[in-house]
Amino acid sequence: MLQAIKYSKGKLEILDQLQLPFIEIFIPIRSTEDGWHAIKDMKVRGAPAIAIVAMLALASELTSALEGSMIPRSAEEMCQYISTKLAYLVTSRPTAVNLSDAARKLETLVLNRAKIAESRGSDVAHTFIQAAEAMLGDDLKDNQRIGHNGAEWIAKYAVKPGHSQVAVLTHCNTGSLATSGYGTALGVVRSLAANNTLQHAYCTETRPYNQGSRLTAFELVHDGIPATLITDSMAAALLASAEAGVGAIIVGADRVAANGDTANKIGTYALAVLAKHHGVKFLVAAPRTTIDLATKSGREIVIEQRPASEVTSIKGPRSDAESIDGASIESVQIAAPGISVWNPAFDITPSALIDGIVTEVGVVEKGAEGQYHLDGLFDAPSV
Ligand SMILES: CSC[C@H]1O[C@H](OP(=O)(O)O)[C@H](O)[C@@H]1O
Repeated sequence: MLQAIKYSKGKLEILDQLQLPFIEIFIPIRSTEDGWHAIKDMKVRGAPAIAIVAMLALASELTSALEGSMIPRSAEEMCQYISTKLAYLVTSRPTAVNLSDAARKLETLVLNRAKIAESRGSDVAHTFIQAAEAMLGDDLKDNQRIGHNGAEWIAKYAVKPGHSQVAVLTHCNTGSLATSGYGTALGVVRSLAANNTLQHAYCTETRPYNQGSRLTAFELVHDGIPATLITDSMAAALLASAEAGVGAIIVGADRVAANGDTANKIGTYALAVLAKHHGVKFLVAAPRTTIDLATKSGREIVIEQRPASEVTSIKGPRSDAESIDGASIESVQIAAPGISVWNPAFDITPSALIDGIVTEVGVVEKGAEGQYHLDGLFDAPSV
């Protein structure tokens, strides 16, 4: 399985996703500063992956400090050290809730550990490291369950009568390159393919970072899943095409508000409007770590604004390059110099346009009154 994150006993490496799909290179993350910059620069991206890399970056830093016995000796001082580092890490990208959710949970864990009599700084550090390491396996299990639950729902509600397969469209990258493995929305595509329910997968290029053409296409080709890349502007024509027969759109999420409004990659809202117009099911796939009950609606979600250069330039290997390496990758300008640019990384899809929210504990649909009730998800035991 494709991996964006490699970690073993305090040694963290990430696949530099700015180089994909042309160059597969893992780079070391040795500190929280390395982690912050890798997330900010989107060398690693994807709501779950961001949280995991941030926590493991701090775990790696603590592991090195423990080996060098360079850590605060008292439990209280260690808690303060960890809290300061977590507060720094969460400033890297604001929209995805997974990072701040993980920071809050692990900070609570270490504060509780420090309350045990005779605790030392090293005891608190080990507690943090173990919890951070557990995130990798937990996320993978969640994704496999999301895949199963989403594929089951699509087979039941999006496959036309008399058919056994369905074509689906996905946006951005929500696969192994956005998580610890398998993926969320792309995990559902993987499960549909494994169940022989997938007729065809369509992926949008997802301008301007091109998560679709660079990352999702890379994953679908890697897995041998029948897939076609379209530009973002082709989505309406695709949904209007009886030949394509798209029956469902499945996307990921960066933050799902308590009422089901969802922040996701820019362009998601447009796809939800198209789905409603064409009578196509629209699903959001996300682990419960992406659901933020403290945020009441999409209006409260901060949307990250990214640099203009991501819109006005594009990177790739030179067409005359005999071999593809770092030297052959060039950036070219594709917009008129002097034009101003608006580059929000995400948009908000109102819950009214979402037919279901696929999680590791099941698919939530709106109640009879047309509202989502997501708090019940947290009473459910993790299956
Ligand atoms: C399972 S990834 C969720 C989410 O993250 C992506 O954003 P980015 O590539 O900017 O980190 C995209 O919105 C995915 O749907």
